Amino acid sequence: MHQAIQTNRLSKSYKGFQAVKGISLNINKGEIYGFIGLNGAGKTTTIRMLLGLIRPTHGTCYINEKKVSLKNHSIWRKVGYMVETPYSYPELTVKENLEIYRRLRLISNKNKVSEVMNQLNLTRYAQKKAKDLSLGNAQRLGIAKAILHTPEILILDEPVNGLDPAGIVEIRDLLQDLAFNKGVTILISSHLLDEVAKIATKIGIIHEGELIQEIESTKLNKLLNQRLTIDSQDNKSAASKMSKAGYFSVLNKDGLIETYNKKAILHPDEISRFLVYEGLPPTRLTVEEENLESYFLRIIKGKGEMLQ
Ligand SMILES: Nc1ncnc2c1ncn2[C@@H]1O[C@H](COP(=O)(O)OP(=O)(O)OP(=O)(O)O)[C@@H](O)[C@H]1O
Repeated sequence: MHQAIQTNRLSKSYKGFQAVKGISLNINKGEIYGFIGLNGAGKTTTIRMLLGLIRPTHGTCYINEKKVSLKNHSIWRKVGYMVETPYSYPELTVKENLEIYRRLRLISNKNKVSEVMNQLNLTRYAQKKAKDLSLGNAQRLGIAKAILHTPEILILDEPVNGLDPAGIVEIRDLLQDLAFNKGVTILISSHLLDEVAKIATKIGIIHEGELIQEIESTKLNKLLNQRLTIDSQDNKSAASKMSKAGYFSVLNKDGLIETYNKKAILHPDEISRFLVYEGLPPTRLTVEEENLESYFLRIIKGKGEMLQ
């Protein structure tokens, strides 16, 4: 399988502080790789090393199986990227900014700027100065610059930052179109876990500089637990009674009873009868699928063992 992006035991230390600890990524051509982690987990540092913007303390990176180094600058012709809040010339308009990029990237097709503005719903802001754009539109301009030269590999650090829900859907559709119809390989970092779960073909969880888990999106459902959530007149007493009866339960952050007990999930009717018998009839019982966000929190806090 052709590896579009690879990192080999990549590490970065800042004055003794290890921001990235031996990360090895293998991203196949055409894959959408979701790189997720909390603030400060090491996502941007990894991406910067991958792009040759900072030098790793240890380890190597490969783009299209070629080593990232000062000598190998031809590899960047096939790569589009956006890292953190993108910089644009503030006094120039959206169209002028893209026009400069078109020339820098030696793109001969003069229609490319309007094509890309169209793709990113920027046409109506074509004459607006970059400094007057909203954060979401500045982000759109950053993505427009990243895809202007029709790259084979797209590396986007937090691309949906500042976008409203409709904007997030637009970018999701655009990225899926690029990956599935045009074979573009995409690495996207984000702290919006459920957004990443919707588009990624593979997910990498980074925590405190370490890649702690990689999941194929087709296998994600098998890992997500179901839980039974219950509301009653007195959740504290009800949770305690349930736990004593063998259905280990806790109160969640909304004060509702939550249990991952398999028997309770399969037979909520039994739980209902039990609580009625105990004089604490439930007012609501819901079986819910865990989302990527709660899975992620469970993994990083080791909460999983606690709730088995
Ligand atoms: N130049 C630097 N000097 C010292 N420490 C740094 C430097 N750059 C990053 N760090 C530290 O390295 C760690 C990883 O930072 P990084 O920006 O890669 O995280 P991140 O996962 O991208 O977080 P965020 O989602 O907040 O952007 C953080 O603790 C950060 O403070």
